[in-house]
Amino acid sequence: MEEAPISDEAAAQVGSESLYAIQAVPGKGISLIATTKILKGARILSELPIFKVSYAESNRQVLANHIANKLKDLDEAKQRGFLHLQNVYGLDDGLFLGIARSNVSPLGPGASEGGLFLDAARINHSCRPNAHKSWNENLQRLTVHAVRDIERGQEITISYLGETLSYIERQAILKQRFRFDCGCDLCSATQFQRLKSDSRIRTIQQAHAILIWYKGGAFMLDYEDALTLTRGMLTAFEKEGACDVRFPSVYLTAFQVAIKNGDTARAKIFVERAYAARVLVEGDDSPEAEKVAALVEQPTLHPLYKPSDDVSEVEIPQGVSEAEFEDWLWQQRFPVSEDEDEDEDGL
Ligand SMILES: C[S@@+](CC[C@H](N)C(=O)[O-])C[C@H]1O[C@@H](n2cnc3c(N)ncnc32)[C@H](O)[C@@H]1O
Repeated sequence: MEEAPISDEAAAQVGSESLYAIQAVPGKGISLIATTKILKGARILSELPIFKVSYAESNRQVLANHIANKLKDLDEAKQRGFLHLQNVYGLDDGLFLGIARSNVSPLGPGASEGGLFLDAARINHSCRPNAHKSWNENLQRLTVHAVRDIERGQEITISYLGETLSYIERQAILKQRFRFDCGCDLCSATQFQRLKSDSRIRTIQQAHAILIWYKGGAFMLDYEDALTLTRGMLTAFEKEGACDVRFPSVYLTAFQVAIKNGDTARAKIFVERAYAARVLVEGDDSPEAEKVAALVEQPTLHPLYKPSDDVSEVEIPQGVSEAEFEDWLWQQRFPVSEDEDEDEDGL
């Protein structure tokens, strides 16, 4: 499926102050609720941290003192905002540390620092979220974008999990790290639907692991098989309704597979899709979007690029149907069969 670029209407919502209200939601504490229809791709919020903390500091007393000092410098409204946040860790390490541990967000994947964001801290989790949060190093702000249209009155949700996990794995991590039992629409589906979802998730996990080895140089697949596996991941994500940051990542993987094989024609198409999907979930000012934009300009700059005589003359087919084009793009050897479970659960 090709990602549509962000619409003009969604872009017009960027920077708007009035897209959400902070309200109580039964059984989930306080949450962000859309006050207007929010279009896919719109920036819902862009927030500065009230303070940052280093993950390298393991001494709890030092951390608690650090937070106390930061709080002293804040105005009264922010201090009150902080003290009203949820504390799921109790008072063993003191109130300040309990609140900070419950609400600090990492400043990027694998970051050594986290930040406390008063509004974003109120966004609840869903395993099938309608929004995506990311730290924008260029802006020094946390941004949240709608990954699907969100109706007025609907709760805005993000995923607290950085990877694609099965039901049991998700529940275990959410319980351990955030102390709640997830009852999102994916987790409260029927057991039959959950088993189907878990089976798709296993497919995604296995494909992801194999493709990491493949990109690292293990010769366990040929080019066509690697593309077929990547397309399988994309299809499984679509069936899971996972239209978040995993989409640009899969298109970037498809790009890497194509460029590793010297197939610049397909690589160019995949990287354009990766860019459009990345802009949708993070905006065109995110560092990751800028990195992908550079590859759109010059795909062969990627370190995996290997020129190849076999594919250097590949021609992009013209005047074919969308399905034929997709089969050409993914080098599909066999027609993709209609999946029998397509309309059953919509999860
Ligand atoms: C960062 S806070 C989110 C805001 C929080 N609801 C509040 O009242 O401040 C994370 C906490 O919110 C609650 N929460 C988030 N997502 C939830 C969900 N899907 N189901 C139930 N509780 C949830 C849990 O208590 C979790 O530890």
